Amino acid sequence: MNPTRKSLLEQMQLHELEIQRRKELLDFTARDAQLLRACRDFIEDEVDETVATFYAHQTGVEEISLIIGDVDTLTRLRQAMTQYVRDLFSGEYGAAYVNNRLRIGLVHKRIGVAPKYYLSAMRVLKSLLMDVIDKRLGEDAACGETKRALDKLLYLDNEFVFDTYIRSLLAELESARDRAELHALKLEEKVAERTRELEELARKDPLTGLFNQRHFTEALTREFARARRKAEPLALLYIDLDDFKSINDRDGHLVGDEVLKRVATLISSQCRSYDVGCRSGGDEFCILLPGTSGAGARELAQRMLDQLAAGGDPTALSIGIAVAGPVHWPATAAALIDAADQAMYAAKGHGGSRLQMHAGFAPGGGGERLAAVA
Ligand SMILES: Nc1nc2c(ncn2[C@@H]2O[C@H](COP(=O)(O)OP(=O)(O)OP(=O)(O)O)[C@@H](O)[C@H]2O)c(=O)[nH]1
Repeated sequence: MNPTRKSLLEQMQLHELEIQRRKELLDFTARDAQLLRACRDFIEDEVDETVATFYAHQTGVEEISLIIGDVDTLTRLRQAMTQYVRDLFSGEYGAAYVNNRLRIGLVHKRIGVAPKYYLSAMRVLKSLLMDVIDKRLGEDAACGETKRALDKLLYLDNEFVFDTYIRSLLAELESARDRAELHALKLEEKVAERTRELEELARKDPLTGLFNQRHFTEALTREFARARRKAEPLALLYIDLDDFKSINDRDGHLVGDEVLKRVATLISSQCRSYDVGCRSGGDEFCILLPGTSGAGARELAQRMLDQLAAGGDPTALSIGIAVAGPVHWPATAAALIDAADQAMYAAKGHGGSRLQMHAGFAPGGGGERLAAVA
C-alpha cells in the first residue's frame, strides 16, 4: 500500500474512539478544552515573542542549531511553531489536531531530531507558555486549572509524536530487514549457482570437456539398474587410441592433447543427449548408450572410424563393444566394462583401428562369455 494515499491518522488507525480514550486516560476533559480556548486572545498577543524566545533558546544549543542548519529552515520552523501554539489554545483537539501532531513525529524522525532534543524543546515551550498564563491570568481562580489543562494536552501531543516516531523507526528496521533478506537470498542463489558449477567441474575432464571416470561409474551403476528393470539393452563402447604414445613422443604433448580433444569432439558429435561420453583416463574413452542394441552400437562405432578416415585424420582407434540385455545380463555393471575392455584389446590384437563386438552374456546373468563373435 502506497503510504502517500492515506493520512497518518488512517495509517495508524487512530480513530475517534482511540483519541477519546487517550484523552480519558490523561483526564483531559471538555472543561480543559474550554479553559485553553479561553486563553486564545492573550496567547495571540504573546505568540510572536514566545516563539522568538523559544528559538533563541533552541539555537543556543549547539546540537540543535546544527540540526536546524540554516536560516530558511529556522524561518519555517518559527512559522510552524507559531501555528502549534495557536493550535494548543484553539479548543479543537480532534482528528485534524492529532494528524498534525503525528506529522511532527514523522518530520522529527526524518530530520534526525532525537527524542532527547524533542523533549527538552517541549519542556522549554511548556515553561514559556506557563509563564504567559501566569502573567495573564495571575490570581485568577482558573489559572492553576488552565496550566494543568495545558500540561495534559502536551502529554497527549507527546504520545502522538512518539507514536509516529516509533512507527517510523520500526518501518526503517523492517525495510533494513527486507533488504538483508533479499541480500541473503541473492547470496544463496550465488552459492547454489557456484555449487552447481563446481559439481559440473567435478564431473568433467578438464582437457576434453567429456565426463570423467567418476561420473561414468555413477552413470553406469544407475543406467545398468534401470536398463535391467525395464529390460532394455545397454551398450558400452570402450575406445583406445592406437600408438598414442608415439604421437606424444614424436610431436610433443601439446599435439597429443589436440588429438585427444579431436577424439572427444568426435564422441560428443555422435552422442545423444542421454548418452554418456567420457574420458576414462590417458588415451582411453568410453561411451554408455542406454536403450541401444549391439547393431546400434556397432553402427555408431563404425561411423566414428569412417569419419576419422574420411577426414584424413591419422588418429586410429580400437573400439570394443559390449551389450547388456535386454534378455541376457552380465552379473554386474563391472562385468560389462570388462567385456568392453576385452573386446577393445581383441580389436587391438587384430592390428587396431577397428571395432570388435564382445560375444555377449550367458542367459541368467552369469557373466559367462558366449561363443565369440567378431
Ligand atoms: N598428450 C597427452 N598425453 C597423455 C595424456 N594422458 C596420458 N597421456 C599419454 O598417453 C600415452 C598412452 O600410452 P599407451 O598406454 O602406451 O597407449 P598407446 O601408445 O596408444 O598404445 P596402444 O594403446 O597399445 O595403442 C602415454 O604416453 C601417456 O603419457 C594427456 O592428457 N595428454
